[in-house]
Amino acid sequence: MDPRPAFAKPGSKSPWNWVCRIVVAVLLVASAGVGLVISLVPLLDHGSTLRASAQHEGALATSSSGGFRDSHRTLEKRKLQVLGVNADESAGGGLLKQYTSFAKYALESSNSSDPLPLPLVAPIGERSLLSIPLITIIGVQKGGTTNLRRNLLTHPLVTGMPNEVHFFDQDPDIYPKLGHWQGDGREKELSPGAIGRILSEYAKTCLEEGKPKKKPAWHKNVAAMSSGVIVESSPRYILSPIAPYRMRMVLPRAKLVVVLRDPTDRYFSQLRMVMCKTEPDPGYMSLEEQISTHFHPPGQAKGYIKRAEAAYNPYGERCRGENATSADLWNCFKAMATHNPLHRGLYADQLERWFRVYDKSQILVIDSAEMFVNFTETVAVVAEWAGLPEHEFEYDKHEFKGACRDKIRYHNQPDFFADGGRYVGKKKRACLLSVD
Ligand SMILES: Nc1ncnc2c1ncn2[C@@H]1O[C@H](COP(=O)(O)OS(=O)(=O)O)[C@@H](OP(=O)(O)O)[C@H]1O
Repeated sequence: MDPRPAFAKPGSKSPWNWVCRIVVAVLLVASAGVGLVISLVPLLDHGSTLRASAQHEGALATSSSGGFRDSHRTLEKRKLQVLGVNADESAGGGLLKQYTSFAKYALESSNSSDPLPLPLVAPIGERSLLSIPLITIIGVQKGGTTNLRRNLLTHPLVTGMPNEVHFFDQDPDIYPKLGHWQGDGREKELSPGAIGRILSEYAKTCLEEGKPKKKPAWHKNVAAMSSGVIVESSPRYILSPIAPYRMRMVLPRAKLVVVLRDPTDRYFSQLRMVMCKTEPDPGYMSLEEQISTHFHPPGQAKGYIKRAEAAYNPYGERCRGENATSADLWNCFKAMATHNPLHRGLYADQLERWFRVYDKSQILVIDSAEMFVNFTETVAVVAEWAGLPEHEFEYDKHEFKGACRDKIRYHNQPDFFADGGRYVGKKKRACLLSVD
């Protein structure tokens, strides 16, 4: 029996043979080393990868080029993959689906009673894929809406439109000029093409330039639109007689959130907001004029309410949409301007208008007093109601600066806020609903 190993061929002891063996051994060791290094790189370099990614995000937040959007989209995809979601197949955790146009989505939406994913579309004339909101916070002003929106944005799948785009309560030219606008079925007359064009404009509001100081945050949001689920907050919508009809025409499946605040607290919060402004809006009245025109002077709540009732009848048929033209609804909106702080607190007529147009299951009403006490729980309720995947919200105080009680500039009425922020009239702690 040959005692040599089977692989050894006769004559294998030649010097060349040994040289070959050594070369092969060196190559094997070297390739194993390279393999090991390759597999360790992500671990060894994790810190610097994170740093680079953070720098990248920082750069993205300040850049505004198209390339920036694309790279942010890649980042967002990675974020979704970390969450175990394949961004290509089910963008936005399955809540979004790519369509070739908003008109296609409108057609599918009108032919189906099933829940549909939101459309992800490149609006007319744009390259970026954008969507329409999953959640729209429609009011009320000073209800804590900014903070609610801000906290919803901390959900990993959520991104925001610029705050307060007010698409449905202004710029009447975007909408078709219907003679009558009852909102009771007229919306069905709009073709999918017409709806698609309006939705395209609506989605484009995500791309609007913000005020310079807000630009980075806005652009970050804009870039994330491609894979995120959008939350819009425009607290004036609830007040607008025309907004529910317009919105229903193009967003029959909308999910609307209303945060109601004690009307008196809301009123004084608005008054404080005006008083704390350092500069009046350009082309608008002075702060003093605004305060004396829109709010009731101390001790004159009764006259103020009477005048407001005369100027606007919130329960009148016309302002509720019955047999109203779009011009009627627009005029009702304008009539509210003078006594706006009072009208904003008359919630019943506002809600009634929205409930005439949308099913109650589509409107979530929240009590802000409850929200202020249990903030994260409330945010989680809103997220769950809207169908977002579960997420543990941590309170983000970013936007909550509190009332500007210390900064009030309205010196002509030093007693206005003597009592911890509430207006003090002739009677101690007089408030709008109990005075006189
Ligand atoms: N967590 C929490 N706790 C208590 N109060 C809170 C909270 N978050 C927001 N707020 C109060 O909400 C008011 C601002 O509401 P909005 O963001 O809706 O205002 S706005 O319509 O956007 O101008 C404003 O009310 P006032 O302070 O009374 O003016 C905020 O202080």
